[in-house]
Amino acid sequence: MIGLFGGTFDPVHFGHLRVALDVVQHLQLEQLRLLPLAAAVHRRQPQASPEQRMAMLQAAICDEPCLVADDRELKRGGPSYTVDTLHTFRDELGSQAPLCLLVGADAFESLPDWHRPLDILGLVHLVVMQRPGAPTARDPWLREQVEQRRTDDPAALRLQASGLIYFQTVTQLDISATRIRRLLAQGKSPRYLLPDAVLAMARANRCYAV
Ligand SMILES: Nc1ncnc2c1ncn2[C@@H]1O[C@H](COP(=O)(O)OP(=O)(O)OP(=O)(O)O)[C@@H](O)[C@H]1O
Ligand SMILES: O=C(O)c1ccc[n+]([C@@H]2O[C@H](COP(=O)([O-])O)[C@@H](O)[C@H]2O)c1
Repeated sequence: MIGLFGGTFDPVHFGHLRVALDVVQHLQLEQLRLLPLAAAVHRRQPQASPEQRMAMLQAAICDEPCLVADDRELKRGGPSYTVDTLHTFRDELGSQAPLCLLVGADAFESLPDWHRPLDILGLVHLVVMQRPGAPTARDPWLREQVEQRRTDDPAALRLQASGLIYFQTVTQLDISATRIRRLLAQGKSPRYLLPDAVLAMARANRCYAV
């Protein structure tokens, strides 16, 4: 079973990387694809270019074979609707292969505002990476989806192609790309919040300098 993890990755940091590995190991994924978005449909546009974000991501995961950078959203260009991306995976893998989409708890809470959220649930399982005991699904539609689709058995994710929601508690690292960009813009060091190779690339290319 493979997993998909989309993000702005502006830049990728240890918060993304550690939870990615947590899920790979817990669900025994053969591979996890990390997909940098081209144009955000829901937030400010990334500061670093698509090429820079992709290069930083590749540098971050080059020695971890189960993590693979996937540039299909960057190549497609335009607004990166997740549902469009998932259709391209279904075209490649067929309708029967189990497929998991990883989302952070904050991204999951905003799912009702995404483009075609019900279609998304028909295309993949959702793996929600959360804090222990955190409240989930404040939105009534989302709460209903969780009631209908939740499984606590990871083995169930392999028995059908899509449609389930699984909550996984992951390592809590209070790291955000926003903070890293801010530190760099202030001339301060974000070292130890992200891989050294990523930081070196961000500095060399002045991705976040003011
Ligand atoms: N520290 C973290 N721990 C767990 N999940 C995270 C963490 N940071 C980001 N994520 C999740 O990774 C995905 C991609 O996040 P994104 O690339 O926007 O990073 P970010 O650090 O939240 O960026 P920004 O600060 O620019 O909003 C989202 O689903 C988000 O919830
Ligand atoms: O398709 C949508 O409507 C949609 C709306 C909001 C977020 N997403 C996706 O959710 C992922 C996490 O987004 P972000 O902002 O936390 O980096 C990323 O892959 C986005 O493309 C997708």
